[in-house]
Amino acid sequence: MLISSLLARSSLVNAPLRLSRFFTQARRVYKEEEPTAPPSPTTEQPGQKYTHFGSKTVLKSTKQKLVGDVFSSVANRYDLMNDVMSLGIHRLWKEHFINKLDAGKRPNSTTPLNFIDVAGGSGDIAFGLLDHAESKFGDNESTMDIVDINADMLKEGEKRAMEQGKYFKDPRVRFLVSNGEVLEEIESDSKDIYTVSFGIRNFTDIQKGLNTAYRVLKPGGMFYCLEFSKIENPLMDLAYQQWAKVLPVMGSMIANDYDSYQYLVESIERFPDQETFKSMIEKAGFKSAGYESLTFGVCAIHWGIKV
Ligand SMILES: COc1cc(O)cc(C/C=C(\C)CC/C=C(\C)CC/C=C(\C)CC/C=C(\C)CC/C=C(\C)CCC=C(C)C)c1O
Ligand SMILES: C[S@@+](CC[C@H](N)C(=O)[O-])C[C@H]1O[C@@H](n2cnc3c(N)ncnc32)[C@H](O)[C@@H]1O
Repeated sequence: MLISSLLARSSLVNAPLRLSRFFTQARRVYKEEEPTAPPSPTTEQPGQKYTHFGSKTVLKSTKQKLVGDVFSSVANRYDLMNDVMSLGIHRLWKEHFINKLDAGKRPNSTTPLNFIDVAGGSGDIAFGLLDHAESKFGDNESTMDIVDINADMLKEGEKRAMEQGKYFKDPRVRFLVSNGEVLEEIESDSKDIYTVSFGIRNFTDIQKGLNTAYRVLKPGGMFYCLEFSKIENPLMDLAYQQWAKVLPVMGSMIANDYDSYQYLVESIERFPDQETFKSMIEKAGFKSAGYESLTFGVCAIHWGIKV
């Protein structure tokens, strides 16, 4: 446990790797739209026509489809790719996230919690949260909505539930295809805990997603997000620049998919730093917002409370 958290909080330093792109393969082509000043996640205006898809500027209306293609493509190799790309460290981040949130119906309470895990296709966070609630608090009543815009990713989560013999066709657990920016099926003020892990970076309008998180939470409800962030140490950042170059090559070798992992790298680069994202959470209305950087800031946990 100690070693796990040390690993998650510090880092493994590899000799910088320099691999050039040596695979020729069918590439998805993203139709470039007329170039405009690229919006930033914080300055994006509601009426704006264009947004980013990785480093490309695309019509807002096309981004959802492009992100959909990426996750349909990676769905069946998702776990393997994450283990390889992160040397297994993503599991430690997720474990730390779940333990830090420490959610579940307390034994002296009569009211189960309503969880929502947005962009939760793989089920990693949702199942982990329910396991934690049960093992730590004996809570087997709280409910979980696992929401994802991509049906293929949700199917992976359902498959996992079936394989592990837990949370499949469980009346407490719903799998919903829905856009986290809107969550139209989810009533306002209805959830106690909102989680999103490695998902919000892919939203077309991140601020809209945060506003929606605020809408669906009950007063007193908690927002918790695990997402890539900015590496604070320049030497580690240099190591990242090298590692990031290799990720699409790994995607090509293991999943025959260079482009999705190139998108991953570009979307990480575009995501706001810790302080900027915190101010977006505050802008949505959350109080007591804060964050914890993990592994030198490779990723961070952000939170906020709806008062
Ligand atoms: C297409 O979109 C995606 C596809 C997918 O399979 C996963 C995601 C979401 C991502 C995850 C759940 C985690 C995946 C992990 C990584 C991308 C790599 C994270 C990197 C590390 C834990 C560091 C390991 C590398 C080293 C020790 C070498 C030295 C490098 C650094 C210290 C910095 C490396 C930092 C980054 C690569 C960010 C998805 O959206
Ligand atoms: C990298 S995966 C994260 C899965 C899981 N939460 C985890 O931590 O392993 C990103 C997920 O975000 C989903 N996603 C992207 N845009 C979304 C949106 N607007 N609404 C809901 N889900 C979205 C994708 O379909 C994909 O399943």
